[in-house]
Amino acid sequence: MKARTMVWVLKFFFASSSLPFVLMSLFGLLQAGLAASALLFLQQLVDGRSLSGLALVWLSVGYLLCALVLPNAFNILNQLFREAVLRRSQQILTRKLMQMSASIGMDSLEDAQFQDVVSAVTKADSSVMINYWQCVQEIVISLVRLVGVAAVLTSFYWGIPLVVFASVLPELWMRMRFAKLQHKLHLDQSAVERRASYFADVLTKREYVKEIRTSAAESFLYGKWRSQKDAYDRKDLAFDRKRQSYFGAGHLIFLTAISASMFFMVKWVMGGQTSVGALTSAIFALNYIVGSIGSLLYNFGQAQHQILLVETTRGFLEDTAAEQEPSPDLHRVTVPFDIRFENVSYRYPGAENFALQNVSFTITHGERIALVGANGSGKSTLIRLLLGLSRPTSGRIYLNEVPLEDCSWGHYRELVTVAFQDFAQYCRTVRENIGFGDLHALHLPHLLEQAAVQSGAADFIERLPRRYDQQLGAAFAGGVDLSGGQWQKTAMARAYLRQAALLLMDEPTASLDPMAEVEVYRQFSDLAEGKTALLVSHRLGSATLADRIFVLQQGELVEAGHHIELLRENGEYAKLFRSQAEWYLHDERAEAVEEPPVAGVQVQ
Ligand SMILES: Nc1ncnc2c1ncn2[C@@H]1O[C@H](COP(=O)(O)OP(=O)(O)OP(=O)(O)O)[C@@H](O)[C@H]1O
Repeated sequence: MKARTMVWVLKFFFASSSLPFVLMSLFGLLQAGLAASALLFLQQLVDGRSLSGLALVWLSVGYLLCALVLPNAFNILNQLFREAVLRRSQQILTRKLMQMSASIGMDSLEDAQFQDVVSAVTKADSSVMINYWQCVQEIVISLVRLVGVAAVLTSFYWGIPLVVFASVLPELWMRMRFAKLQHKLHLDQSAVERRASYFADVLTKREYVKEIRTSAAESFLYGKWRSQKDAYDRKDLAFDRKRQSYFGAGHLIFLTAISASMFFMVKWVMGGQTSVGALTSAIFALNYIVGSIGSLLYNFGQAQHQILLVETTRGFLEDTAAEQEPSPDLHRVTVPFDIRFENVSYRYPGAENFALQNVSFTITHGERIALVGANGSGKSTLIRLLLGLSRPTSGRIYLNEVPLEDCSWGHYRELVTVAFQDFAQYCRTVRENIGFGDLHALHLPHLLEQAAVQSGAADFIERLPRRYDQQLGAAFAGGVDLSGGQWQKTAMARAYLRQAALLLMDEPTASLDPMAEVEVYRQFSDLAEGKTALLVSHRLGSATLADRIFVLQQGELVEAGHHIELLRENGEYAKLFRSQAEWYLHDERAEAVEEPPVAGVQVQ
């Protein structure tokens, strides 16, 4: 598993930035062989009283090059190429993550556990991979350096390297163990951290500020943020304390072994068993060993932790890619197409109840359907399934008798246009806000203007200082914010821009004034001519425009038929319609208001 991940990392770097990656690794490794050569130069220098002056100069130059100049030069080059690899690979990984998020199923996106993994992966990003690779490189450098230095040391004192290496094992084991624990903590903490940053967002973002100020909820929310942050920090600090105390104990064993080795080496020189040059060289060797083992231990622990993060990233990218693997022979939907729901049920991930239950119907091409029902009855869920954003938990949706999941999404989405209840407000120009509905029309002003006229947005756009080039939203300098209704009209224009065969409207008039609302329904009726249209609305007056009305109640389709038929049936729809109609038509207070006298006006 680990070897597979290591190969995956290697492939990733080769694919993203091969030359800088090779150079970075090369300059890293070149540093490794220099330590042993420096020790040999040093021993020759100290014991070289009988050598000529020129030989001594060459030995000094050799020592300086191997101990100081080259290691620093290689290190600088290594860091330089590391930065290049990091930037390039970061860009590629972020692009992959963005592509995944843009195409992944809505069910996965809304799953809290999936969100935690995304948050952990995004936080880890490609610096984790480069850090992991840097750790592997440092481990190799430390090992090569240790082998070289140990070989030199063994030639003077053969038993010492064995004792020193044995004393390192307890700390090495502890670092491996804590790396696994740290990874587990990182994943556990991801959920807590996400909750804390949610409260931080609520406290700082513009869209919440109005409500929070008026309800004086700041201190309550701040308290919530504090408690999440405290919980996060407490766990992190407790882990760190435990880790440091274990590492400290392990390191003590190592330092005791080094001190004992020094004691015996000095004793052997005093007894005349080895030369002063050998002792000097051995002291430097021990110094290298302490540094290399410290680096080995640190990087080993880090690599263990990093590789688990890299595995999470690899698993996320590979599994999600497999989930999205397009089937080679997907069906292309052709217009006209009928829609058939066959016993469709749907339950949101993690939810206990079904949002839709055994819903069956057929809509023939060109029909206009109004979808009505109380809040939470499943209207938006039905639209979501029809768009293929989620798959039914059971049952099937057919387009011209072909299951929706077997249809080419790329082609199907060209045939559908939708105005969502919770539409997006892009902090971009008016042109882009409308043009995102159909990118082919982004630079065709007459089509953008036509869509704006149809949605009723054209009037206020003409009054904006820069018309269609006006930046919208208050997030960036020069942006103009719109009223709720104006944003909604812009979103409707976006939906109207695409000349689609299936028109889906999920409560398109919730923020509109009464005149604009009537105009939208009139336009909708015209635009839906020759297309299949599905309109979700709580304004039952609009349902009278439809060929058929579907009534949903607690996720079930309880009635379907024309307005007149349903009134005659006197069921759920009739009840809803009459209660709304009564409100408008039989308001006694309105009837009591008399026509006001028009003072001072004479009719000629
Ligand atoms: N993302 C979600 N995750 C879990 N449950 C959800 C989600 N969205 C909706 N639901 C649940 O599914 C049920 C149907 O919701 P849906 O949004 O389809 O209703 P609706 O008829 O469109 O309501 P409204 O008229 O209020 O817009 C509700 O009980 C709701 O709580």
